[in-house]
Amino acid sequence: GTKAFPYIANCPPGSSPPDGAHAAPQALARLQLLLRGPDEGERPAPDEPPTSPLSSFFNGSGTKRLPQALIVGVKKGGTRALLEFLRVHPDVRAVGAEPHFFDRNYPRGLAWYRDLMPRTLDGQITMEKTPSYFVTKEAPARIATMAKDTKLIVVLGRVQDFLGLKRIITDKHFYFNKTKGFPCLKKAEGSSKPHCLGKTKGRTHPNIDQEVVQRLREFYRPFNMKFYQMTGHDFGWD
Ligand SMILES: Nc1ncnc2c1ncn2[C@@H]1O[C@H](COP(=O)(O)OS(=O)(=O)O)[C@@H](OP(=O)(O)O)[C@H]1O
Repeated sequence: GTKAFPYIANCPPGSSPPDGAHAAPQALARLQLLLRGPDEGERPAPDEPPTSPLSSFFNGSGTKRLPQALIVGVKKGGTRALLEFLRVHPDVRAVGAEPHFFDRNYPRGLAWYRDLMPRTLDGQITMEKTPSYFVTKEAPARIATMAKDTKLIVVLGRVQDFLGLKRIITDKHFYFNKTKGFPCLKKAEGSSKPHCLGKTKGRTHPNIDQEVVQRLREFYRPFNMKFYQMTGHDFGWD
């Protein structure tokens, strides 16, 4: 079947998750984030019909391929940060915007989807991220129809190993930006300039009544336990 593996949120791949507010994709944190606008990387996928595979091949180096790995969620789990950090890897090429193919754009067909992809050379991994796949009932079957061995990433942990990549992206690629309160890239993909994610990331979180926090913890505890059992890993969220 399709491979699925949980991976860590809100910390650069290859580093340990930090303590504190951004340490884990807890249900509670996600609840606080539901009112957010769309991801800054999100823009509508283009409407033009895809070019033929032949013209794509001759127009530039490399070939557009369907993705072998998808970041499917969770929403607000740090999916944008993971993709932006991962695409620093020379063997990863990614779509910038969220294609929303397996939810809203599915009727456009696989040729349309493939045309959104960046060109890759043999051995490079093509990726995209659309966190709403995680909450789309039809998405798993649709992804399996595309390719049963598609790697599905739910943001939780060390992604380079899962993708079979050499551990090239390390702490050395990041610096801590005090204003943003985040690790940011010293150099973005294809650039020599530092890069933090945009202003839609890193909002001030409201203070939530401790009683409400407690109720939410209790509500999610059994789900967290089940998740630890499934993954064989205690994330210590409660
Ligand atoms: N290093 C780094 N850089 C930028 N942003 C970071 C980082 N680490 C964690 N985060 C926090 O991740 C939250 C956004 O998650 P997503 O990108 O998955 O959001 S979305 O569902 O695609 O809209 C968003 O949380 P909020 O700011 O609370 O909304 C980001 O702040």
